[in-house]
Amino acid sequence: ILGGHVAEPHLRPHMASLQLDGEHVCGGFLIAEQWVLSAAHCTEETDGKLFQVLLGAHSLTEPEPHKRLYRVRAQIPHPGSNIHNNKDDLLLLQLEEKAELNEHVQVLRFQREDRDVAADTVCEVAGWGTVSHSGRRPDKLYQVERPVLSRDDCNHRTRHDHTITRNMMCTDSRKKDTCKGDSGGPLVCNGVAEAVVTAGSRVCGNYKKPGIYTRIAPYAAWIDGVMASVAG
Ligand SMILES: CC(C)CC(=O)Nc1cccc(-c2cccc(CN)c2)c1
Repeated sequence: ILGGHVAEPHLRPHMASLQLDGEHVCGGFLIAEQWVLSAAHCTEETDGKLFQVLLGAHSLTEPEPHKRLYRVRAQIPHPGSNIHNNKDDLLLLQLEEKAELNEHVQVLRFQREDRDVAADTVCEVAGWGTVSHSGRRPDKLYQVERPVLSRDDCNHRTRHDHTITRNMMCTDSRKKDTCKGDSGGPLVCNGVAEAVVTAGSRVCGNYKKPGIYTRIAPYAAWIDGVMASVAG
């Protein structure tokens, strides 16, 4: 997160850190007791290995009550996701067991009505992604508030040049933006997860390249289908 600040501890009990060998790779969030939603492109450099999911954390390293690392039983990328574009950039992770819910570990509901969030709505995004242009990785969860940018503005040829589909949305990226390691985290507007951070052009904090997110509502049926199909 660039240009943000350290989050209030444990105000986002739905936040997950997707880790490989103890290292934070991407964000995610709890959508059901045994399911985490994240971004498919986070598996790009995992060489087929399964993530471990850290729940209930504020600091990635310090001992905290209710902080727990869960093994993953299954990782299901959206069938339309691929490494060449940001389309269908969603990943479902089934935990080995149901997460123990408490004040630090909670499910976050996601938007099921397929209607655009109005431009200029101020939403918030949090993550353990890099907090400086030099790529400094934080120990604590950071957050930043960002206004929604209309799809027409985001699709301007000097910005994302008509690559933003109706399954995506954008936020202004002037100075304050998501960055490497924030992918997979939720964009929360009025307390509801509207979208999931995607890497887009993989530049951060440049107002010419607004932050891009995968809207969740268009995928509600896919999410429900996967959760219903994979034996609990
Ligand atoms: C395996 C993955 C971690 C690879 C990856 O995602 N790399 C990467 C590199 C630079 C910027 C970003 C990035 C992420 C989220 C938002 C943005 C821009 N707002 C950039 C992402």
